[in-house]
Amino acid sequence: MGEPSQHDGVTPFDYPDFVTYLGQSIAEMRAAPQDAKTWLPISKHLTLPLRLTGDDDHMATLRTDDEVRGLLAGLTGRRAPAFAVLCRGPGHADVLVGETTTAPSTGHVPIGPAGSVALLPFRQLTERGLPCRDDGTPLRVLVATERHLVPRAALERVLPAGAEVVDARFDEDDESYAARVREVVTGQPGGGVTHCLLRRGFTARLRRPGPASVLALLGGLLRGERGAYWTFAVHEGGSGGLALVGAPPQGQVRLSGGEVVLRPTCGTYHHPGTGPSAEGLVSFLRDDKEFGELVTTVDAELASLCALGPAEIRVEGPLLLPMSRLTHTGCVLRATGVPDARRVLAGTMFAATAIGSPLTGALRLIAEREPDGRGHYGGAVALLEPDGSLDAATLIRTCEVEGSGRVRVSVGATVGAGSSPAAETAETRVKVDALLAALRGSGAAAQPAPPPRPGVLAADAVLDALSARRRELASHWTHPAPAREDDRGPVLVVDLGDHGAAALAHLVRRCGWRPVVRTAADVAATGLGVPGATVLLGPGPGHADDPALAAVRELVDAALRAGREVRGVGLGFQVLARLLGFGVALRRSADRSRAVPSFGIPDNMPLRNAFAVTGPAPDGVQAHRDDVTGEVLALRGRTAAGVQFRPESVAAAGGAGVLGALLHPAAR
Ligand SMILES: C=C(O[C@@H]1C=C(C(=O)O)C=C[C@H]1O)C(=O)O
Ligand SMILES: NC(=O)CC[C@H](N)C(=O)O
Repeated sequence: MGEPSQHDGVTPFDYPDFVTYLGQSIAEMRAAPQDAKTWLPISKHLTLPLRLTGDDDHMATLRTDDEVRGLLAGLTGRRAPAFAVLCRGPGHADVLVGETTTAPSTGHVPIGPAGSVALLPFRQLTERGLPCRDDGTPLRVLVATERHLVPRAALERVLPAGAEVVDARFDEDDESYAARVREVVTGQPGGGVTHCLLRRGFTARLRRPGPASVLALLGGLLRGERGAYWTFAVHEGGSGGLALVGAPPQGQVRLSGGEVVLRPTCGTYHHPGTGPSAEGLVSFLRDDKEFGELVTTVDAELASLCALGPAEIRVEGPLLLPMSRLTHTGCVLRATGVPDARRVLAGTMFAATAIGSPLTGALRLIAEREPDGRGHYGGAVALLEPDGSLDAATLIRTCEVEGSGRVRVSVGATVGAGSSPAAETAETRVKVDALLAALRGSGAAAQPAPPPRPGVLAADAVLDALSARRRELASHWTHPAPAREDDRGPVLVVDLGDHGAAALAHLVRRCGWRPVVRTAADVAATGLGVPGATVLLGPGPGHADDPALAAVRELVDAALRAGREVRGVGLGFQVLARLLGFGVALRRSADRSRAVPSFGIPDNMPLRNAFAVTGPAPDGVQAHRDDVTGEVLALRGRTAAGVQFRPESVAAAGGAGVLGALLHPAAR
């Protein structure tokens, strides 16, 4: 059984696949701890330290192939216990055995003496009060009483490489999925959803149902897929039990040693038949549509993380995540000061890459445009340890195998304003093909694709393109300054929806102010309390004239008349502008703001608004406009000021400076 949290992989480059960490700068690599046990030569100039923590001490339980064979025979025999095989690093796999139960909510997940594995279905989002179709999929928990560490190499030798999967087909043809994508692309503006992920269902059948085939599918994935955060199988036990088998690229959340780590991923490069090329990777990294998907995904996950109230947060990346046939991009978000595993798990439901942004709007679109519930797709599989630590993977690139042998796979591609329905449809096909080829193993016509050659991933041009993207990210997240000691005063941050204020409030604190976050409903009920506080209206979904915001508008109007300092960002900026006498209309074009030098606002701020502030500036208010569309990007009045873009965004390089200046009364 051993100490569960001591062997959780490779640090500091703790992805299963070391090449992932080519996203680090060479200086950062050199600065890695000196006690590294293994050094991996990547190229002439570059050696990566790979520190395998405690592997030797904890490989203990099983060593020989025969011992592993014996263990697996016990899982597939008559007794058919509930089990999980989790490969979370290159060295070993955790095998947990026990019984399956269900839990009413994330807060009630029981933790077994040897840990628990929870399967969180997508409908669990209802716990956060978010709109999603409740298809009744239960929250299953494998409560483990027995645990083994098994060398991954032994599993690969002992398990069959794949199982026979037949009658494989998409639930709907390419044209029909492409038509749904097109509807989302063209129907978006009024809805204000920048990205949305539409599920596409796929079904197949396992020729020989049962736990032995489930393990054979895992064997296929272990050999045929690579670069996954986890490669895993979980079986609920019994002859008719449900199993999940997958190789998801995204780490949902990890909590260990007081640190929370999220690994949002998005953006997809399909490798050509000959494997990824340096030119292909460079054009993928330079593709603004793909990068835009990544940054909105990171922003959404930062918002969830900030809502947990951590002390410190740091963003690393972007990184390349090369898999067998696809390479994705991702970032790593690290936070300290959030100790409770169940709270962390509940608060980070679920990966933005499987939903879209803003969250509530994207979820509404999903409920409207997807014909049925999602089952586990977009949910998470989580390992909860008796010592309070947690590790979880996002349930994508995963198949659900029913006791009858029916196999369900779900995939999706991120749909945004620039999406081509044909390309997104092709992307869903490639994702399923890669999974299926691996699940079927060598029996299928499709052979594993050639591995990415380290020389390609470490090519100067690729590293340069990664560095260029890294420089576009806001330093207030990538290199946060030490927390300021000074207290410049209270700021009442009003959350106008979608938990959008949490990340903004985090940045307000970094700027030396004392944020107090209240929802629009709180404010409507209790007023703009907090004596002496500057009011900062935050971002949010929807239109500034939304009747739901009537009470907030009235209170802010009165506050302005009384000479109180009011600021606005995103939707909050639009609300403020309306009160001052501007108009608000659907936005015309342009993705990024153009220079607004007189406000000290850097160029290229990310605009993600569907609406724009328009019309002539009322008396006593200065308006700063986009020089092409004339739309208002920033304003300043007597005691009011605001900006359209969101200074807290990971894409807002210089955003902290803008927010600091915005909050300061003297800067008006
Ligand atoms: C949601 C899925 O994949 C996610 C979406 C991606 C994209 O749209 O580029 C890339 C990787 C994943 O984070 C899926 O495979 O179903
Ligand atoms: N960034 C935001 O807060 C978006 C504001 C508003 N919902 C819009 O779509 O324009």
